[in-house]
Amino acid sequence: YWRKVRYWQRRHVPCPRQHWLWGNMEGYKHQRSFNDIFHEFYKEFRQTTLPLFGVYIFVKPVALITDLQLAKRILTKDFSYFHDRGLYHNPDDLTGNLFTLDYDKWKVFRTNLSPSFTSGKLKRMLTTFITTSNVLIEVMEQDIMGGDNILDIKDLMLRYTLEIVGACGFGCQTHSLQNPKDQFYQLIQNTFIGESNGTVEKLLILAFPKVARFLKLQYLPANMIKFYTKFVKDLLESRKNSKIQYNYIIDILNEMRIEKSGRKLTLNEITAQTLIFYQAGYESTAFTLTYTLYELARNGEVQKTAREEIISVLHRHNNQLTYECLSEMKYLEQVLKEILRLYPVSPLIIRQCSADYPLPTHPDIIIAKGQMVIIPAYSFQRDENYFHQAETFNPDNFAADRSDSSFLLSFGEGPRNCIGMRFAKLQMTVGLILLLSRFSFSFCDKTENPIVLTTSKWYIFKS
Ligand code: HEM
Repeated sequence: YWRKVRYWQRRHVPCPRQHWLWGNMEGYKHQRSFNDIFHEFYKEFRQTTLPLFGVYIFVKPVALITDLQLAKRILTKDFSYFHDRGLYHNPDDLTGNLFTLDYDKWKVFRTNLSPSFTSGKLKRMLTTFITTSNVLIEVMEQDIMGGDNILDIKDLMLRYTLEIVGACGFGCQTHSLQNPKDQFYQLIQNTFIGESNGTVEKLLILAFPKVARFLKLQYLPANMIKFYTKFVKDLLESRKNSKIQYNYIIDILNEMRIEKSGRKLTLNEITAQTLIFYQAGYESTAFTLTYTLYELARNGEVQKTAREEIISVLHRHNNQLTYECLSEMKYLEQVLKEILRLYPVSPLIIRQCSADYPLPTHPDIIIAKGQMVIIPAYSFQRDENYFHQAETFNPDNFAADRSDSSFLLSFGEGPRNCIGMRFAKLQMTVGLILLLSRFSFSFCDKTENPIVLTTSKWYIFKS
């Protein structure tokens, strides 16, 4: 015990004072999120001479990176040391997926699934994005006509992105957009990595995956596992009796064979891999869209400029929303980047070190094999050293003349970055173009201002 809890002190790496059991996670039991806790420490320790500092999750020593160059190096150039996240996964409970799996298995899936997100594939998805966005607009118009001009944007965005992931990833419709009580929509909520677990369970899942597995912690609700497995099984069954040649993510997985053994994937493996696309894909995009509409409602001038650009670009393209005209929406792109900077839905990027790694600038300090490393994307992106008035929403941070000095870690970086990044960007751009050309957004009495980010989420944060 004493060796463990003196880990950083013995290496002369700065670290905050810790509690004998909670380590530096005491705030967590007071409903502060991981990100809140680490952000406070980041502000305290970023000026030290080392490019990192240490924290303890319970008794587990974890390295927090404070130097942007080192962070980028870990994610890209020195990826061979940091290809895993070291997160909980278990073949039996749908948790062995692209996000959680370790290198050897991850690589096979990443190689097979990456072609689903090429420019050609995305271009073909444009029609689905537009059709679904038009359904969203119809639903919003109906809601407005039946009520008092007040819309629950977060709920609408969640239903919208859920529908899009289903349509583009699996060629299926959940009808959650038209029906907020849809069973799929109700069950899928709060299922991302340990979201449905209690405080201590969440910490165990994150910091001690082996213990969590040994204790057989229920990671996803049992009714959710049962429902979702049946959903995938039925979808695959319906394909068998169809003459249509499908080529969605689920079909690629269904045809995939594991190298060497040549065996096909089990239903469990297919189910787990498809589930992560819902888990990682729909809330992240929905919250980013929600934050965008929130900031646009708060900053009327920015909303006006974005709308004017949309109208003028569409006008140049005969009012047709084509793939080509999207790249002309320069200001809208700046707005989205600025939202991703201020509100990175995955504020912490996690890696596990797979072999002893001497720091390039301080070779006497070693990140040890098995060590968890956290790159605080949120803290970097709100650091005055990198962005002027870093807490303020300002799309000019990403204006063409400044883009050389700006950076974004909101989708991670390197070979293990977000596989859905281009999909998400395209979907959000299309959604915003159609929403802003149809509606004007402003606050109602119920809008939280300033926005309060909830602390109950440990990974994705939301208001
Ligand atoms: C605004 C939207 C999104 C944001 C901000 C976001 C952010 C992220 C981040 C930060 C990571 C970890 C990257 C790293 O560790 O370097 C990640 C991974 C991942 N994301 Fe996204 N994401 C978004 C949308 C999506 C969508 C739409 C999908 C699927 C269609 C998706 C699927 C995934 C998957 C499967 C991974 C794991 C990749 C791997 O380990 O190989 N994400 N995402």
